Amino acid sequence: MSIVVDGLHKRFGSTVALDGMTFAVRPGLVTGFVGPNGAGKSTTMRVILGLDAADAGTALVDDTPYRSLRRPLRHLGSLLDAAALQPSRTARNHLLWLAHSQGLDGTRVDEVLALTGLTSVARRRAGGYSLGMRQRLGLAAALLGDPPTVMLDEPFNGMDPDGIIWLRGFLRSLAAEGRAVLVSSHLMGELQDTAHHLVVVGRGRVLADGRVSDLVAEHSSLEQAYLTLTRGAVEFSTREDVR
Ligand SMILES: Nc1ncnc2c1ncn2[C@@H]1O[C@H](COP(=O)(O)OP(=O)(O)OP(=O)(O)O)[C@@H](O)[C@H]1O
Repeated sequence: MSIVVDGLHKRFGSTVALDGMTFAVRPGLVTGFVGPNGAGKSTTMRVILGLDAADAGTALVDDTPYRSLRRPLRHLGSLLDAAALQPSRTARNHLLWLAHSQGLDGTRVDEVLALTGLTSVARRRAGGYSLGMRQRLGLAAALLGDPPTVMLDEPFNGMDPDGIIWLRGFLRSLAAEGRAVLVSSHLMGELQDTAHHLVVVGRGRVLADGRVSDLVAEHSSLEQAYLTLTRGAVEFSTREDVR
């Protein structure tokens, strides 16, 4: 397994962010990671990357805690926050800087720029990029180490319809190459067409972990599956079923 999360617990003061989060991400599949606002998706990803420490439980990447990996970007590429870049650097220089700081070969920079459709704008300052372009740049950074596993937090955000169609195909192609792809999203329509597998979470724990085709067959659509499975796990809602 590429990523194995086992019994994660995490509190922020009196807020329980993770309450026994447990799942695994498999190679060759796009795994959607979905749940209401505050369900614990970003916290889980931060714990996997060692950016937050869990109070209990383990998160392993290729059987190892991420922070103990000697060349982490060769194991797991991640995109957590598309805004996290130095605005005065060009996209190409941003990637070159990242590659060098991580001990990676800079020759891959032009490759990932091409893969993410950024070649023609690679010499523009990243500070002038739209959110959709920043998402592509974050994706390029995630792929720098040619990792077998990719983890993306809401990569569809800010993408225009062309970008969404492109990203759907791109995530599928990464999985077809044998990579494990974990992608969080609130866009069920996108995931129905993109993900093979779905981990549905609420209030810091897994509510369902199964194949998208099974969930769709059982609930008529992924959106319906999501609404049914997360009933009762939403903190703020105008939905009638959670009153
Ligand atoms: N640094 C922090 N300090 C305090 N509380 C936090 C912190 N990070 C997360 N939380 C809380 O932990 C819970 C889980 O948040 P998290 O961001 O992981 O959820 P999420 O599923 O990613 O939500 P969203 O879909 O809105 O991005 C929420 O109640 C959130 O307010």
